[in-house]
Amino acid sequence: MLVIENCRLTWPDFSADYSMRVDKGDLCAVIGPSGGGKTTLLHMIAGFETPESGTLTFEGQNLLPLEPAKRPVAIVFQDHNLFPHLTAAQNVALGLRPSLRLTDEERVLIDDMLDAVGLKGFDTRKPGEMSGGQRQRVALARALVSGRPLILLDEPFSSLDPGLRRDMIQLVGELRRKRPVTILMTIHTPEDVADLADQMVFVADGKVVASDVPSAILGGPLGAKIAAAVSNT
Ligand SMILES: Nc1ncnc2c1ncn2[C@@H]1O[C@H](COP(=O)(O)OP(=O)(O)OP(=O)(O)O)[C@@H](O)[C@H]1O
Repeated sequence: MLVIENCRLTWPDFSADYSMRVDKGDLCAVIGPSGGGKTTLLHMIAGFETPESGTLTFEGQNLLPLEPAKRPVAIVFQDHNLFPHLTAAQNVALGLRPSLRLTDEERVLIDDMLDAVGLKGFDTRKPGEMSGGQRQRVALARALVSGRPLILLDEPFSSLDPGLRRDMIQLVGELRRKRPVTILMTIHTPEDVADLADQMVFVADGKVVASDVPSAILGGPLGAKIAAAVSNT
């Protein structure tokens, strides 16, 4: 379980105080108005931002003393952070072995992962030779191949057209059935994940305002506020 308790961050124009829980193996959608603190929450879990107080544990392990590379966390950004001079297979391999010196077994694992994200035969392509959706598949494969149990997806598919975005979200659902991981995903279109997510949290003004199953969040008293927030993003 991911447990965040009163993690505070203070900047001149923004302050946050996060408390939430996500069960092991669950997919948690993080929604809320622009500037409400969704990305900051993910950055804090990944270790890019350090709270001045509070506790942050995953499976009982205190993450706060750990630098980002030592955390059991893989993050996929909206701009996917692929290296343009490396092939799809090499970009995925970075998630497993930053030196890119791979064993035969690791090569097979990377091939299997490219296959799993629907990129069989794309292994020698470079990011510039792939579509936006294909690049996001590479980034997703890199996060999954890392074997890290907590995956953070920061608006990973928002630049894709609605049909492709829904395909990618379905793909996340399929992949997590194959390999159990806990996922937090920020998203501006909550309806796309309503059927897939186990949990939905609404983040506004630096706080987790509500946390429940998606149907309760979207159909509950916050529904109108959420619709307004989401339509403004
Ligand atoms: N390192 C930082 N220093 C100062 N302020 C920051 C820093 N990081 C984030 N902020 C501020 O924190 C607030 C929340 O930003 P954040 O990116 O978390 O919002 P968000 O909910 O992800 O928004 P969006 O949906 O538009 O991506 C913003 O006002 C932002 O300017």
